[in-house]
Amino acid sequence: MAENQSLETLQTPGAVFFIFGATGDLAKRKLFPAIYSLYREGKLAENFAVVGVARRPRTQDEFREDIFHSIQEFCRYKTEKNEEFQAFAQHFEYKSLDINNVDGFRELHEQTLALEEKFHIPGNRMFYLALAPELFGSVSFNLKEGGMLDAGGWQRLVIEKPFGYDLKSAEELNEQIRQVFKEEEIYRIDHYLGKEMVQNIEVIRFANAFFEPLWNNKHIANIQITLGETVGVEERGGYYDHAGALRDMGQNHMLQMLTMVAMEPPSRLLPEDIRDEKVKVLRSLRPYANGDEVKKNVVRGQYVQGSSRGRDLPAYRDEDKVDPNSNTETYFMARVFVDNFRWAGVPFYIRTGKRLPVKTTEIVVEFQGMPNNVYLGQKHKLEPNLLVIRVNPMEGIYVKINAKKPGSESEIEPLAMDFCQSCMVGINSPEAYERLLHDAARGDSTYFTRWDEVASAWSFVDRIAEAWRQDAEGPCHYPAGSWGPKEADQLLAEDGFHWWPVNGQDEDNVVWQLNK
Ligand SMILES: NC(=O)C1=CN([C@@H]2O[C@H](COP(=O)(O)OP(=O)(O)OC[C@H]3O[C@@H](n4cnc5c(N)ncnc54)[C@H](OP(=O)(O)O)[C@@H]3O)[C@@H](O)[C@H]2O)C=CC1
Ligand SMILES: O=C1O[C@H](COP(=O)(O)O)[C@@H](O)[C@H](O)[C@H]1O
Repeated sequence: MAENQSLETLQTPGAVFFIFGATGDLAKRKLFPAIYSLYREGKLAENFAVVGVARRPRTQDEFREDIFHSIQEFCRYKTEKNEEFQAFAQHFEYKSLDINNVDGFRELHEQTLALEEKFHIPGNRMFYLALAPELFGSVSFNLKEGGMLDAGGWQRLVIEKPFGYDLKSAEELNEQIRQVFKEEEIYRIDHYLGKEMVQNIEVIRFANAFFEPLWNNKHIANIQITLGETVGVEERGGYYDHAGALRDMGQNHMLQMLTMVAMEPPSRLLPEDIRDEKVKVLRSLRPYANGDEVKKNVVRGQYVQGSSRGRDLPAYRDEDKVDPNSNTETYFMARVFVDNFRWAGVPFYIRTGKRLPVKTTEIVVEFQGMPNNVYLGQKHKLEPNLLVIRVNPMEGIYVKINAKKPGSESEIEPLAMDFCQSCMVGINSPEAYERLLHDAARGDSTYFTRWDEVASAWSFVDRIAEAWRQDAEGPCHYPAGSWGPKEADQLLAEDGFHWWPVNGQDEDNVVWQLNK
């Protein structure tokens, strides 16, 4: 490593990156743009190659044209068809094959050897599976059968979520993959772990003397994690109707954020130390004992026709490739308890949904009231202190405190101390996929989920899914463009709490909006 290079800017070693599913949505919107950003920032070694793999026929020129359009549309760096882009595109090749056909892999092997020779790549190979999970086992098997493995360098398998459909299918999948790859060669992506502010949770907690002493059930009243989306299911109705919000977001992104908030400080910042602490949280989640417990603590919803910002929005059941009688949840909210010394009795409220009013991911830590409120009887009720971590799309943190209203004799009002990171860094903050591809290529598995984390998360989620399967009532309905079923608000009200308003999209109004 060069002296002035930090780990963050360290170049990846020379390698071939295989994108299985290269004609798909994820590759187009996230992966190719991420590779281009890494290239532009000098984080990719010069001796790299990318091989796109899918069934559709493509000439090399057509494939490079696809890459160009994907970057133009979705990358934070813009490009033109100039010399610089041509030089980049020369590193890309395409291979049409069916994952289930081993002969295609043998041809891929020949193509790879030629590429490695051309770019002087020392046999390092990263296989990114941007595919439906049903194909993960076949790819692993055929990579081995087709002679693609043990090429003299390292080999890594990067797998998209969802990892399975439930614990049982995840175990089967894991077994298939583990016949070919070792656990330390498997990088299970949860792109929320690649987000700047999710990684920042760790720093906010463990690098600030005034948060960590308060980070427990003696001082925290509840924690609210919201992941709201304005989009519906778009073109992914076929997949989503089978998965639903619980499997699509709950089992992975929501529980991963919860682990980052709730974990104990690791003694060292090594990948396994952090992952050990995270899995302890997942194992401490209080399982819902039966269907009644699920009903008491979990709300599921599905959007019906509604509107947002003057635009009429269709019902979920009328979306493309969705069963018109579907009972799939597009929203879920749960009251979760982490049964350990630190968190006993503190409810974590987690919610996510499609077609909510704003696109936002926020974590709100609500602190308990003052032990002896000397301001009782004053005109204004003391508001609880809040620490809010804004993950997405605005990034930052704010702290809400009580202060004397300027100029008044005794009036107290809440005041927000706001740090808006995205206002400062703007669009140049790296995308989650950039960080994660960079990490995987450098062999850093910290922000990837280990098998025991995945399994524990499924164990927790399976009980909810099973209770829903047996419950004929189906999901509550909420109008598209609203904040979800009112039952979710009632659940907090039972505990004497309410949802804190999340930051809107109004960027001009972010800093002091709590005071309005
Ligand atoms: N899209 C997103 O925003 C996100 C996606 N994911 C996950 O990423 C994965 C991919 O998703 P997405 O890109 O949306 O899916 P798409 O359906 O858009 O793409 C699937 C890809 O798989 C290829 N494919 C399908 N069957 C075969 C086969 N038998 N042999 C070779 N290639 C095949 C398709 O190409 P062809 O038809 O040419 O063969 C296509 O390139 C999924 O696991 C999904 O859950 C996770 C988070 C977000
Ligand atoms: O994994 C997924 O995440 C996206 C939301 O990701 P974000 O980074 O845009 O917040 C979600 O739309 C999709 O359904 C899900 O599969």
